[in-house]
Amino acid sequence: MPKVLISDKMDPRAAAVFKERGLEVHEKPGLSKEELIAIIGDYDGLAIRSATKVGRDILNAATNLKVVGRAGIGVDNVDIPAASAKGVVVMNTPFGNSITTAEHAIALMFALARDIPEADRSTQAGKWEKNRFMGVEVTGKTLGLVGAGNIGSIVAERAIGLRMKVIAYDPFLSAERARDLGVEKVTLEELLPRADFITLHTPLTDQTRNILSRENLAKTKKGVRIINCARGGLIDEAALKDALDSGHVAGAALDVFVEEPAKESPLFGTPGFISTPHLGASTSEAQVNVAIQVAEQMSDFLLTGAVVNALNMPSVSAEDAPRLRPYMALAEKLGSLVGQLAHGGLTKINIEAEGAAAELNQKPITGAVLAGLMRVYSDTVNMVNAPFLAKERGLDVREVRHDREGDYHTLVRVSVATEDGERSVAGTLFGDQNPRLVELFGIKVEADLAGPMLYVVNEDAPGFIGRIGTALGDAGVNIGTFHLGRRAAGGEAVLLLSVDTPVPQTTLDQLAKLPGVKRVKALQFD
Ligand SMILES: NC(=O)C1=CN([C@@H]2O[C@H](COP(=O)(O)OP(=O)(O)OC[C@H]3O[C@@H](n4cnc5c(N)ncnc54)[C@H](O)[C@@H]3O)[C@@H](O)[C@H]2O)C=CC1
Ligand SMILES: O=C(O)CCC(=O)C(=O)O
Repeated sequence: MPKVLISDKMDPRAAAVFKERGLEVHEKPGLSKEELIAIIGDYDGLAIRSATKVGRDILNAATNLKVVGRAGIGVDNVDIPAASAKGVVVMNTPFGNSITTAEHAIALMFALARDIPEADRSTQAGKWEKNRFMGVEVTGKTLGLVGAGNIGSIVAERAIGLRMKVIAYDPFLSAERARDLGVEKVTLEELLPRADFITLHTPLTDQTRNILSRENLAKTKKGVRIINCARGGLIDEAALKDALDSGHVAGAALDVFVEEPAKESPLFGTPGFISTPHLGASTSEAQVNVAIQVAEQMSDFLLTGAVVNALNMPSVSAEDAPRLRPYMALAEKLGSLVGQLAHGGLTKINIEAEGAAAELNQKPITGAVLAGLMRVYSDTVNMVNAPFLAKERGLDVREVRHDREGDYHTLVRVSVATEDGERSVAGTLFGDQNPRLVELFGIKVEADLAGPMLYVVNEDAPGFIGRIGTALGDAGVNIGTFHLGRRAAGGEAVLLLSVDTPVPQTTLDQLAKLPGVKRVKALQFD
């Protein structure tokens, strides 16, 4: 039974879902890094929010880990390249807390417009400073949206409902989507001087880091009010402090900081500055949503192989997972066969799906072929990290679909460019379930690739099979199945034998010396 660790404070419904699905779940929020490293090796899944930092050190200790599930959107607390390299799927819940976070941005906008936190402090201090607090209306004002994805779009809808004019900067926002949202698509240069309020809703990337830099803050309209409920690091905090002090920026509300938890900041105490401790997603509704969603996604993955909302792997729906599973087994065997038979130096690989296979999502099949291929070099390779490793090694991977059926109702063919020219192997599913090799380097064979096997290429000649049988018999190796194929009578022939025990090296050397033998290789399949 897969084991899952919940290492951040999460709504109890996450643990309930894991238990209902039959998984073993342990809730241990607030572990130190060292404590997490000490126990993570026991777990197949790790469910987190933003407090747990899943870096290389944690991943190196996570010898059984298959999936990290983020109950939320931002995954900047997970080292995704390191997780991919270790073959760990990283999932998030991209929609569960969007409304809540958008509402927090709107709440902060109103708090800024009417100076609510300071008015509250003053009133509760018994001052009744009615003349001190003069706010601004939002109606008719221009809201500058930086990032118009899930949350930005919801903010835009709400702001339009408040009778604001919304202008949006997002390089990936299409003109059509902008029209549907009722926002004006602008450049950042246009947005900065026009907006009365600016709200940020992008991830933190190399392009968005310091998007409100000192230089850009200077381009904003005097009296602008700024809201950041996305990620610390989008604003130059020192420059913001100066802009607030000078009065150029009338107000700023930050839910997120460069350093979190932000226990101290030069911004604290600055007039016009409001902060919340990364509360954007903190409503009971959002936390229930993301907890249930992450637990369901992780359980589906661990129990059925379904992949939803993964950041480092293609999606596989729960409906497709059972259909894909035998194909992935076939693909992995074909990849492994190619990998074991390659003389090294593979530069190009073509993965073709024909007939029924062509109707399926090809990415998982490709991942499985590459995993089988590269597991020959490293046993830590799996479907998640294989495509990344292939890219790293400069392997040119192509996918081709043929809707037509050939001799088989379904077929997966793997072709590689080798020093000796293109070589291809192909397999089908018998009874839609059982992987079978049906073609090996242009020669028709029919073999189950399983356990220890022996591969021999020879010149077809009488008596050859007898000599192989005798040599294996002398070595005490029992033959399970025997598959023979040849290009033409007397031409090149291929023998593929399943054997009960691996063939000893001395016997392989002996077989290689038999007359007519071109190649002998011991193979191993899971
Ligand atoms: N404060 C909190 O508690 C929460 C914060 N967040 C954060 O909110 C942010 C937005 O989340 P979503 O809307 O769900 O993400 P999303 O991925 O749906 O939208 C992000 C948008 O930013 C745009 N973008 C990317 N690079 C850009 C650039 N250089 N300039 C302008 N726009 C750019 C993208 O095209 C996309 O439309 C994320 O950073 C997320 O981590 C999300 C939930 C809660
Ligand atoms: O889990 C949280 O409270 C933070 C949410 C967040 O920042 C996110 O989903 O990106």
